[in-house]
Amino acid sequence: MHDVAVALEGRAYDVRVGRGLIADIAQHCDGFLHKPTVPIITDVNVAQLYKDVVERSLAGAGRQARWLILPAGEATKVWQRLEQAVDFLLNEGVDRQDNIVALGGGVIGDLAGLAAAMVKRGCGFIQVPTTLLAQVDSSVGGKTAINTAAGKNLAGAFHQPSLVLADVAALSTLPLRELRAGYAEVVKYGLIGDASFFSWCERHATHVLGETDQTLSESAVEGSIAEARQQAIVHSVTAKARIVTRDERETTGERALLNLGHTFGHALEAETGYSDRLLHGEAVAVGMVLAARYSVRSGLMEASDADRISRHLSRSGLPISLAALELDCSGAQLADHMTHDKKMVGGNLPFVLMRGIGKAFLYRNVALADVAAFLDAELA
Ligand SMILES: NC(=O)c1ccc[n+]([C@@H]2O[C@H](COP(=O)([O-])OP(=O)(O)OC[C@H]3O[C@@H](n4cnc5c(N)ncnc54)[C@H](O)[C@@H]3O)[C@@H](O)[C@H]2O)c1
Ligand SMILES: O=C(O)C(=O)C[C@@H](O)[C@H](O)[C@H](O)COP(=O)(O)O
Ligand SMILES: [Zn+2]
Repeated sequence: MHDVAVALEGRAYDVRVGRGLIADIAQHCDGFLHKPTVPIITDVNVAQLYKDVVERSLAGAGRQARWLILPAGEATKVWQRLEQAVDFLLNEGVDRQDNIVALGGGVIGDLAGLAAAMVKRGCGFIQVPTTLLAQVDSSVGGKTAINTAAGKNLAGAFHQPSLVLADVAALSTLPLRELRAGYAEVVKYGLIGDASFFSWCERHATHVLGETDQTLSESAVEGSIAEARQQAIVHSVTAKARIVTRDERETTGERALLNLGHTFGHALEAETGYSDRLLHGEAVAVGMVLAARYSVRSGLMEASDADRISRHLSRSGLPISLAALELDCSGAQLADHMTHDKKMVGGNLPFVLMRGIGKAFLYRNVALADVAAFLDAELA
């Protein structure tokens, strides 16, 4: 078990990373729960796998779980589901000092976190992330949001959790496609500011993704997978906690680096209708390759670095090109989605670009017309 501290003044919390945390959820949440009933928001897939084990643990501590079980997937991050979540929490009699539980991936964490920010102007919440993406990224840092007709994550709030419980054992039930999507956000930490972590990723991706080495015994394989996952999560969360502590509300530009690949990625998610056609992590993978290629085109980065990034993401089973997405749109249409990006200031949209692997920075001299022309070439 490993605890990473998010040292925000007055709102500090721990991210606990370990195995079996869900089975012992009552014990880990002790001190955060004040009532006999515990409101939990989750999705259907997660409920099917973990509802019983959570109920058993809470019952052992004399508590009763109260469930809101939502449909799975990005389509759940919408106004109607947010309203449902807020009404559920109000009907459960949640007070400001209570902590509700978000059990699931980033969709549930973002939605339940926003509902918690709104209920009586803010109750507490505990993030219990069950996907790799949520364990390495979305459960930490307090960004909560839903998507709106205008775009991705456009209605939201900064609302920090009281505690994060990342149970590495939960990843054993996660489909490979979802593991790969989450892995894109792991690689992101290397690309932002840590070239040696990117090299670690190149060496350990197969274990993080659970791809087995036929020469090892079953228990040795399981051990190395669990160890690599734990290391990837602890490293990612530590990197994110450091950034969030210094720039919680994305005002200095440092936190914006966590948006590497997201300006392109969010446009791709909008264009594909927030559907299973393209998962968030997959959109980020393509987006990071586009950011790398645009950095090369702008004379900022060596082409060999961009090739290395594409090669690693592709070997990890992630999409790396617009061609693979078979979109029916122009570069200008993709650039149009970007005009809703939250980084936009006074008509200028800064982009997270790279001077090399581990050397991301915020580039403020980008003309969207040039981005559209670049994307037209990438789409061809
Ligand atoms: N707030 C942030 O800082 C932040 C950061 C990154 C991403 N996000 C958001 O996170 C969302 C993506 O999150 P995600 O990739 O976790 O997707 P998700 O929440 O849709 O989960 C992916 C799928 O895995 C299933 N699942 C979850 N846990 C499982 C388990 N242990 N075993 C089997 N199946 C399981 C879910 O039911 C779902 O079908 C996006 O909306 C993205 O915008 C937010
Ligand atoms: O925590 C952050 O800051 C991030 O940018 C993490 C991203 O991985 C995440 O997808 C985030 O939700 C994107 O933020 P947004 O502000 O562009 O919606
Ligand atoms: Zn993301």
